[in-house]
Amino acid sequence: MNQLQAYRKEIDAIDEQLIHLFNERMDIARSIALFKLKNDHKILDGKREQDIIRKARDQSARAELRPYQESLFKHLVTLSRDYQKLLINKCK
Ligand SMILES: C=C(O[C@@H]1C=C(C(=O)O)C=C[C@H]1O)C(=O)O
Repeated sequence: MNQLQAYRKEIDAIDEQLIHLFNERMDIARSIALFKLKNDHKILDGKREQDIIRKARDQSARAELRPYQESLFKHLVTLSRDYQKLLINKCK
């Protein structure tokens, strides 16, 4: 195995963990969607999203990664909100 293949193997292992964690996060988002539907709450909680995005940005150990981390979490909360909307629309 050459060096490139070895690095890619490491990335593949990390991606597997990310996919697992993403699935877990989306499962919890689904539970939250059902709670919101039952309790007549809005899907979007802008303050909570801003807190998550700020925390993700500020917790970066390396300053150069902060904008990427911020972008990743912005995307993540948008995906989870979109998924919640889909589930709630299906239940209506
Ligand atoms: C999951 C929730 O729903 C939405 C999605 C969020 C997320 O993915 O973290 C956060 C806030 C909400 O806009 C929630 O209210 O906690």
